[in-house]
Amino acid sequence: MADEVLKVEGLQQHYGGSHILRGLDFTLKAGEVTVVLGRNGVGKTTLLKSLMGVVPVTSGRIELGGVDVTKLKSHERVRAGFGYVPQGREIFGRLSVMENLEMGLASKPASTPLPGEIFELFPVLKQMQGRRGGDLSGGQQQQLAIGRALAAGPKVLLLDEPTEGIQPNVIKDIGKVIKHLAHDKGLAVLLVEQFYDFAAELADQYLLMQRGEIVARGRGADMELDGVREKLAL
Ligand SMILES: Nc1ncnc2c1ncn2[C@@H]1O[C@H](COP(=O)(O)OP(=O)(O)OP(=O)(O)O)[C@@H](O)[C@H]1O
Repeated sequence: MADEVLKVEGLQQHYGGSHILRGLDFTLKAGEVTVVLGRNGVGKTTLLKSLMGVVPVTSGRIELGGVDVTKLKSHERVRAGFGYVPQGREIFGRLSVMENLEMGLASKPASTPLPGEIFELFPVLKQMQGRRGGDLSGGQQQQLAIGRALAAGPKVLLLDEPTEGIQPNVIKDIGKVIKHLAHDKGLAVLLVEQFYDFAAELADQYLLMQRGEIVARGRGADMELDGVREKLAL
């Protein structure tokens, strides 16, 4: 289907002798938020790292916008349309807010401007553009990490636990931005999330992982009916 931006087939990953991802198949559609749920250690972060080329996969195929990116380097995947917000944010503490955002343009030709939209979404980043990344609060750093991931104009945005260690009011703002990016801007969003209520509020599609496999999936609106909350607690 034309609106399937990301197609993942038979994805397997090992860390040494440990088999972490055990044959994942899923697709992401433009304009939708897909939430990946699962307990600690099931392989959610490894999935995002595998999509980004941060860790090598053992087998399987990753197709982004019709292009096979499985063998590409991370910066080439950014060029192909991935934006990545890693767990823990990974802000450069000694660089300014502006310099952190410009890091998101590394895969683009020199002098490519930052999309003005970043400052519309996160006005606080404009106010604080000269400040050091390390001086920002956790919530502001998360907004900076999302802004940096948007700098190169991604088609698919990967977010790894953006609510971790963040104040409830900022969590709300981040939720609104994620919805807006998918529903109004047409991005395909893949959100790894531990916090069930936040995930359920945002999900158009959900994928539930256990031990490196997708054990349940469906529409976000059916999460409660499908008993995802209970399955997560198992
Ligand atoms: N660099 C690594 N080397 C070896 N094993 C690893 C490495 N990183 C993760 N693992 C193992 O891979 C498994 C999956 O880890 P992963 O971080 O992907 O889980 P997760 O679902 O994202 O959990 P969390 O929510 O805690 O981040 C775990 O058993 C973990 O111990």
